[in-house]
Amino acid sequence: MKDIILSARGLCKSYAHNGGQNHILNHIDLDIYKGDFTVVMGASGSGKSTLLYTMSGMDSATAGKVIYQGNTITEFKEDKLAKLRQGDFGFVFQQMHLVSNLSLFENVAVTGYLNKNIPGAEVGKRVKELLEKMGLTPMSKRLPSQVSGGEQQRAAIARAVVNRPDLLFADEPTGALNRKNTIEVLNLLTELNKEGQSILMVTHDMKAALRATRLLYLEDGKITGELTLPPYQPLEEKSRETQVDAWLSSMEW
Ligand SMILES: Nc1ncnc2c1ncn2[C@@H]1O[C@H](COP(=O)(O)OP(=O)(O)OP(=O)(O)O)[C@@H](O)[C@H]1O
Repeated sequence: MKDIILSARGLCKSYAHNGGQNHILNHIDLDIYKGDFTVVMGASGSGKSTLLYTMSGMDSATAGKVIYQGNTITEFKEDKLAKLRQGDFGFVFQQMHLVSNLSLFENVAVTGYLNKNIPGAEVGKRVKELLEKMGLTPMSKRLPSQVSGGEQQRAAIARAVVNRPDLLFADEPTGALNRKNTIEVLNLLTELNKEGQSILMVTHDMKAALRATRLLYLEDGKITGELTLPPYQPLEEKSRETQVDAWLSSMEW
């Protein structure tokens, strides 16, 4: 039995629309498990990003709650949420949002230095190790504009995990990348997950979805489907693709 890392109960998110309410998340009950690479799929506009932001405390819920380590974080004030997002959660987005006048090393290190619980020397050590693991050591002194999109995204992932978050949230992390860079980034996320990093990612990229150990389908504000998979193995990509494709067809994706 896996440990639950994050839960949603009766989670709702609505936006005012044409004088009425547009219900994007409609009483969602969902548990995210430790060690899983959970991927949420669904049609464009189905609310995947909304689910990720509401569950991570980046955005408020209209109703319902999100529970992390026994605490209802949907009731947290902004300063407490900020601490959570800085220390316990990591974030990767489609756009890397690296600081343009800082080197890759500095971009990753800043997040570590902001975390008062990690001594400075330890931050430097971690950043070096992470950049090495991500194949970025030779360009660690370069500015983001001096490296490829894939290298920028790998640096952004290093930044997201430097504080060793309990859960890494990823919103279309390969959305702005070409095929080669997409595979590099997916390999990195898969490796992190195999080392124990729990990941919650939303995507509409089938290649990205193949990396999941648990696939969820979001439709009409609800989780309407679920598929559990063993950890990704490159040699099994074809059969995995057939399985995920059949599942997505059954969801009328
Ligand atoms: N701030 C907002 N105000 C009003 N409506 C919003 C707001 N943010 C999102 N929406 C609407 O909520 C719905 C869900 O958006 P969301 O970005 O979560 O979908 P998605 O499944 O991630 O889409 P995509 O795959 O295209 O990125 C969309 O119809 C969107 O227009």
